[in-house]
Amino acid sequence: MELVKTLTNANDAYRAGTPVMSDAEYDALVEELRATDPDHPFLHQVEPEPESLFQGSKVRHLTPMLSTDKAYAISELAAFFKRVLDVATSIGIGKVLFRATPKLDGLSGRYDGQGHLSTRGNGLEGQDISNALQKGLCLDNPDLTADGEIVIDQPFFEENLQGRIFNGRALTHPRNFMVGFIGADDLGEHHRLAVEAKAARFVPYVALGDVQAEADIMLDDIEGISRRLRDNCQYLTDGIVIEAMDPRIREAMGATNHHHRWQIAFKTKGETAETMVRSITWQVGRTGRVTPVLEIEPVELSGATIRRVTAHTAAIVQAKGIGVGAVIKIIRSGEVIPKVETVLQPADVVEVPTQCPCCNIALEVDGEYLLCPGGIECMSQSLGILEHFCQMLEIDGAGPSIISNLVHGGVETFSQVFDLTTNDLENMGISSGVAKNLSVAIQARKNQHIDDWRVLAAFGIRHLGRGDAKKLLAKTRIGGLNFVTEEFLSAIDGFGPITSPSIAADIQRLLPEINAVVSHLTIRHSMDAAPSTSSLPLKGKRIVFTGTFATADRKVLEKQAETLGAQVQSGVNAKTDFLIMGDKPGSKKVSAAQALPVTVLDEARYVNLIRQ
Ligand SMILES: NC(=O)c1ccc[n+]([C@@H]2O[C@H](COP(=O)([O-])OP(=O)(O)OC[C@H]3O[C@@H](n4cnc5c(N)ncnc54)[C@H](O)[C@@H]3O)[C@@H](O)[C@H]2O)c1
Ligand SMILES: [Zn+2]
Repeated sequence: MELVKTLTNANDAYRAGTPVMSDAEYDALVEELRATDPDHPFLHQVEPEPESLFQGSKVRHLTPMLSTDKAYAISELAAFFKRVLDVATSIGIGKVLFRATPKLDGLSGRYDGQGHLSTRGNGLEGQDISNALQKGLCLDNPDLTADGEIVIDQPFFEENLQGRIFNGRALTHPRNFMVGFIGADDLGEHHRLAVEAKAARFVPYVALGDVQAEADIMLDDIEGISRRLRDNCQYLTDGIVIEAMDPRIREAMGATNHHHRWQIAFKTKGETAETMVRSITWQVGRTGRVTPVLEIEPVELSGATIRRVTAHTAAIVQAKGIGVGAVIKIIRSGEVIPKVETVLQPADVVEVPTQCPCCNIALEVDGEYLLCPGGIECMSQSLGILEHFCQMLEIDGAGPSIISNLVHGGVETFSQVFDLTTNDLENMGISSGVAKNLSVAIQARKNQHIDDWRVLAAFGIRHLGRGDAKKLLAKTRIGGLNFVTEEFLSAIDGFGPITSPSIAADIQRLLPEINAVVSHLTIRHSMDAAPSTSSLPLKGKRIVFTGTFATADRKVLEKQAETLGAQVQSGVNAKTDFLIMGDKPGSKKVSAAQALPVTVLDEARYVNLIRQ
């Protein structure tokens, strides 16, 4: 049968991380099969992974790993609740609690609590993928035996991976990325980025945030529950899962070959509509990404009039021929923002900007995206950048509309914020009361202590969030950032070889601004707050360096040693604690050290010492 063949092929491609159609299209075909041939075996099996999709050996599951039954309409959900409640009544249970969790859109897996992870496979037999744990897949509960989903942190994916091109292919979907991760013999750069950020994870379903309630309460507020679960979940979802909690009910209801009868997935079917593109607006976001928003002939969709949809990236606009006059099909699922599903008729002319629509600077191509390199000097970016800055510095009252006044009033650098007087603020169109309060808040910010990591994280440097800023400033004072090199960073636990170069380069580029801001503030230094031996491994030690070094220039190492608490000497004497020996060491220093009780360390041992 043609339909089943299409479904089988689509399923194989999907499991391999290279889908040939959207989930909505696939689900529609499944429903078509259900309508025409409800007993077809395809509908009554766990849709299998292709044989030997991954390298691992086969694992027989002790209990089957099943899929879920699906409900798209409230009436279908109500029928599920009724089935469960009828069974409950028949076994003498009155009050029945249900648990709703976000339905993670990743790769299902089973973890045995002892280091072994396997895929769902065909439900009865999966594949051993334990090596994913060695590759850096994070496991929150290593002792827990659990079924769960292999996923990637969604904000991380969007920020760092989505739309980028690796090995000639653009990354589009988190799920496909994780299939690639599990299947990779050697991790690619994009995989390692995820590992460094601890963003690739196995998440047990039992550990998910949930809502527990009785059937009628769930039914009454199912949209709200769905929204809350989705909003509080940091992974991509494709619906929610609802299940009866009582083990006696579970036992009484049992399972089919495909799903547990006591569990159901509630998905909202995407509603679609056809329309035409009137024009394209290119929007510049906080990170400088320039994305196409299509102004369309207004259409009704799920009870709302839609006038604009996103086309995501410049590459999509070009590949699909989106331009004025193109006929498109748009989709809106749940409360998600509508997007382009397919292009029915491409436009005659397809144009992509070469200059930033905001600041006119030449755009750069970053994978599938266009990027404005203007930073804080580009007004569209400066709004978001300055808002983040003021938030991190906890300057009260600097909300979006005030920030807009500042930017339009000529604030172009971070440090300018601290020179603003009430008068200046009023001249920017801020009402006098608000201006006065803000000026008081700025003064207070200068005089009250602020943690150094907050200040550093305020600059919005890519890959340098709060956590990493804390780690960095446990190793150096904020005033000593001038010698933070790639080597310095990668010696700190938590900084990897991929992100360190760009963090170091951005710190150096922003250094004058960082120093200018710091000069206005009363900084609380992390190194002073926690003068533990771990953050100052060289505290009180006298050190001499000799020779040339592989990790960094000797001058850099000397500066680094000072920030780690050492006193760097130019020659060896009776007070010297360590002589650090690089390549071609000075013979005088070496013999002097040997004659005295000085510990001589080679570069590798020294790096080890300061890493602790
Ligand atoms: N685009 C395509 O070509 C294509 C092809 C095949 C399948 N698909 C998609 O896959 C679906 C069917 O495949 P499936 O059975 O693997 O997935 P599913 O969408 O039917 O979901 C069932 C799975 O969800 C997992 N799950 C996620 N969150 C959960 C939670 N909170 N609690 C319990 N379980 C949870 C479980 O592992 C379970 O096996 C289709 O509906 C379709 O959307 C798409
Ligand atoms: Zn710009």
